[in-house]
Amino acid sequence: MNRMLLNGKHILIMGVANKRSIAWAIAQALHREGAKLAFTFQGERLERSVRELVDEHMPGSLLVSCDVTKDEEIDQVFATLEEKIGVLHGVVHSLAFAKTEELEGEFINTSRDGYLLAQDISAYSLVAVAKRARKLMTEGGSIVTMTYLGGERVVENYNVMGIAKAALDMNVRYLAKDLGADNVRINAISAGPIRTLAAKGVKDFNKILKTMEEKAPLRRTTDQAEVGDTAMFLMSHLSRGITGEVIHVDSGYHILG
Ligand SMILES: CCCCCCc1ccc(Oc2ccc(Oc3cccc(O)n3)cc2)c(O)c1
Repeated sequence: MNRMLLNGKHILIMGVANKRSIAWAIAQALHREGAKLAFTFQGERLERSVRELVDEHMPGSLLVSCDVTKDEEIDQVFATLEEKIGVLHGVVHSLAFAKTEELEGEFINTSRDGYLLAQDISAYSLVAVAKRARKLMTEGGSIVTMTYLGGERVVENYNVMGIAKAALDMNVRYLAKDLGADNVRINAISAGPIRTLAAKGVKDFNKILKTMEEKAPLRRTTDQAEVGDTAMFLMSHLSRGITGEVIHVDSGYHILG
């Protein structure tokens, strides 16, 4: 049996919606390497599908509901983790939201409340989660979040979510500075477009998939499993010298003008 890289590590996964979620692929990769997982999901609507997935593949895992726009719910998640698990070694933050009507057309038409909502859920929530996670990461730790190229360059229709991802990427760098002294690392994975439930919210998503197959250096789209493997690397000892970084898992697409 090859030595597993995450034996005995307790890791929280935030953002599983269904079996196509990037968060689910990450959970599978971490579980394969021996990690003990806990999950948060948002809203009763998703509870059943997340519980079915978890009970089938990782029975006994802790499952907690969490709406990241509510500090008291984030507090409750970490109070539960402290009581049930004690020490935390990792957090996967794989959640975001923007109103669909603001993920198409001209960015200039973004509403104030739509802009703030995207920032709140997709960017600020990482700060709120990191603040609470640090307290349980008494043996050091690793935090991973999901970002996208549209936060570095203009990608048609990505609009207000691009602004949120730009903020998320800078959150990673400023948080890396604060958390390094506690031996807590924080990094982002910038994944190429993947057909998930969330991707349905972005107009002309299929067009960009086709462009990737034609133009990306590796001439193919990105899949959840390769993102899962990179997240496992970032959770493990192998990435001990990496923090404040954005790793592109996108077939090299981001290098193109
Ligand atoms: C035009 C850009 C095509 C590539 C987009 C790749 C991508 C796909 C999905 C991504 O994640 C979300 C998450 C929530 C989100 O907001 C949504 C999703 C579904 C419904 C809804 O009302 N909002 C939009 C994208 C993401 O950040 C990036």
